[in-house]
Amino acid sequence: MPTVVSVENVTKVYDSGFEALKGVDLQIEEGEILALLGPNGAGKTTLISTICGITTPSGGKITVAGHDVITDYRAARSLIGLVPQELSLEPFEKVMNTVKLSRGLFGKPKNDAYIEKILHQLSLWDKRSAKVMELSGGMKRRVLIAKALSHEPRVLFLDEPTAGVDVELRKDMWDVVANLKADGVTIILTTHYIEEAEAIADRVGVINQGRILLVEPKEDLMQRMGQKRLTIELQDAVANIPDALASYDLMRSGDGMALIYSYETTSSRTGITTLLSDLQKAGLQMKDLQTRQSSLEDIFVDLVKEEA
Ligand SMILES: Nc1ncnc2c1ncn2[C@@H]1O[C@H](COP(=O)(O)OP(=O)(O)OP(=O)(O)O)[C@@H](O)[C@H]1O
Repeated sequence: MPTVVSVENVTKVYDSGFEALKGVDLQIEEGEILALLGPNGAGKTTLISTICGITTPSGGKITVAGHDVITDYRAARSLIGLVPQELSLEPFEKVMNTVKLSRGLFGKPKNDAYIEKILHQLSLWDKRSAKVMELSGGMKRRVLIAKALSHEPRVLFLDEPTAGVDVELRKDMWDVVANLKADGVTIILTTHYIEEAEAIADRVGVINQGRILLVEPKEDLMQRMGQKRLTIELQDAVANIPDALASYDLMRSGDGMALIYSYETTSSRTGITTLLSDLQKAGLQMKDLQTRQSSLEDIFVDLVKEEA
């Protein structure tokens, strides 16, 4: 996949002296959905703002489809749509008009068929004549997306698109994103919801304290760092882990009714078969077994913990 957005060694020091980005490198591929995960204050919004030309980087280089975001600002900006975190809309304007207005601001010629298409895509067509103030919060968020798409950008940034929306609407939003991807739009979204990254991203980037810790295909990340946990429920509680099982690094549940074994999903030998036979030899009776794959959430917490 060709690179559409290239971020090289970008730094940002705010006037206060705070270093929000500490040498970020990021290559965003054409047509992908990249989720940027990070705790509050990690630098996600700052990074997006520097790519969109809202904030000037203190150092480094950013290009969008080869256009430098500083020296070739207009060309770069015309390829980008940005859906900001905060709802910033004209309350008295009608939905259709506010979207058309956004297109006009980019100096694009009128294209009613295109506007109609995005309003349909975002399920806003029926609301086209409603005033923005009459819409629900979720609908307003859709209007923000429609505005961001009004000038036919190739790259769409969504800063926390589902913050404060209910579960139902969050799923709708994921469908919207999937449709845009099918249309060839590259999508970068920041999120606090790990399940969101897990559900819709092709690649996941983790950012913390102004540094990118990793960017990887979601599946690779889960496989590389994922561990499975096997919980062995016992017939009778054990006070200690028997010496014969010491090599397995087992954990004992608080009540002693279960032993927990962690293993790498990628290794060819999990060690489960020998563990179960050693368990029997040690005289422990098994009641039940459960396995659990670690989620992106576990991986994220581990990564950020390591960094601290
Ligand atoms: N204009 C500013 N002046 C000084 N510091 C700022 C400014 N804007 C942001 N910061 C600081 O830079 C850091 C990164 O902020 P940023 O908004 O990029 O984080 P974020 O990852 O988007 O966080 P959140 O998840 O809370 O939106 C924070 O510590 C923030 O306080």
